[in-house]
Amino acid sequence: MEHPEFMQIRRAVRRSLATLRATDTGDPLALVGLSGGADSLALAAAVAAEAGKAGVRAGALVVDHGLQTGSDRVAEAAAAQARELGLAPVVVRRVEVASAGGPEAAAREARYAAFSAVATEVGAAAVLTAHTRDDQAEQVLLALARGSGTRSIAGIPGRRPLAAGVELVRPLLGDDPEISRATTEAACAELGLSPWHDPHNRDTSYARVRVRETVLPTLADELGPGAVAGLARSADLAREDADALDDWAGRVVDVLLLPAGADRLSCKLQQTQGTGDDPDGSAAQRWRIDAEGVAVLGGLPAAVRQRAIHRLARERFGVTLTREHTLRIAALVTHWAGQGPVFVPGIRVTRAGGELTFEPQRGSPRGAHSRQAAR
Ligand SMILES: Nc1ncnc2c1ncn2[C@@H]1O[C@H](COP(=O)(O)OP(=O)(O)OP(=O)(O)O)[C@@H](O)[C@H]1O
Repeated sequence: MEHPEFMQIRRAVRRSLATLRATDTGDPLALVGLSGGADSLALAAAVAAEAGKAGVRAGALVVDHGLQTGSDRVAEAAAAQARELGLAPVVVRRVEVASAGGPEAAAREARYAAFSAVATEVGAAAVLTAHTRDDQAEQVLLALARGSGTRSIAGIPGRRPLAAGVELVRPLLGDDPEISRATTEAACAELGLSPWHDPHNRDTSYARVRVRETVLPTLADELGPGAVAGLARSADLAREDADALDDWAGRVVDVLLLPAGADRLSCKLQQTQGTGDDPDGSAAQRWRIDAEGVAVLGGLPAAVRQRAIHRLARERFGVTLTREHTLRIAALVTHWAGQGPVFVPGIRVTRAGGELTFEPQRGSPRGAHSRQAAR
């Protein structure tokens, strides 16, 4: 019997599995992140069908967020489907979802922490999730509507490191832009699989659901069916740009962080003893960028300068700057005119005599402005 949609998914999975490398202990183990919905169920079936030929061991991981009554039964039913497909090991992990930051973001954070912990425990090389082109388009549209920069418009990456020796891989976001939610639903129907329908996916109090149910269908009606794929392609292009800018900023930071005297440009970020105590109780360490370093930062394109400042704060102080704070520090670099210090949670930045000094703020919370968990 022909299963065109399932075959399309299998092809994408085959390409992804071929990229997993064997480990010291033999064939790599890939865990499918299985919610029981159509996307991840179709992915699980395709992985089960392709793993043997690809020299990959394939298991599944079901996270029970415990947010609704009966969530344990939903998780067990998904696990049973994974076992029926022949996946092993099949792990069900119950997580505690923090109440802060909205249920969606908190559940995501707990889910990715569980992906990372379980993959490490069982020695998996990869966790595979079933994000589709539609998830990508939703993400891009929401980012554009929020006024986000290139990194957010880049949407959901096809792969990224998850934990030491573990990658997060999204086979359905690969080179084939045509794998949509409709493809995974059709594949489940072809195979006679019964996906679980998450009631949250229809709850229109979530902006994401309104984008899915109303905005994207309207866009496709008005601009043609290629509009959704177009959004997903824009994400890929934005990701290339964002990666290039991040790489550039990373090189700048590496130069700034070179020990004094070791760099030809001599734009150094020097570590000096400060006056107060830092929040950990150890002696405070101030970081000083000399005038030449400030000039280098000032001469960069704004997008690279902002990224470099963001990175310095994260690497040196464990503080994730908001955009507003990043821009305030960038303003000190570029059009300083006797402005006072910039206070951001965790750091105080001053400019004097052309030099910038970063100093930890006593007792202030670190990373108070944590970003939402990486996708
Ligand atoms: N409870 C779960 N247990 C295991 N894997 C899951 C679970 N929920 C989601 N996933 C995996 O993550 C993929 C995306 O899920 P979903 O679209 O619900 O998440 P999202 O919040 O939109 O995206 P993200 O996970 O990137 O935040 C699913 O296709 C599945 O592979």
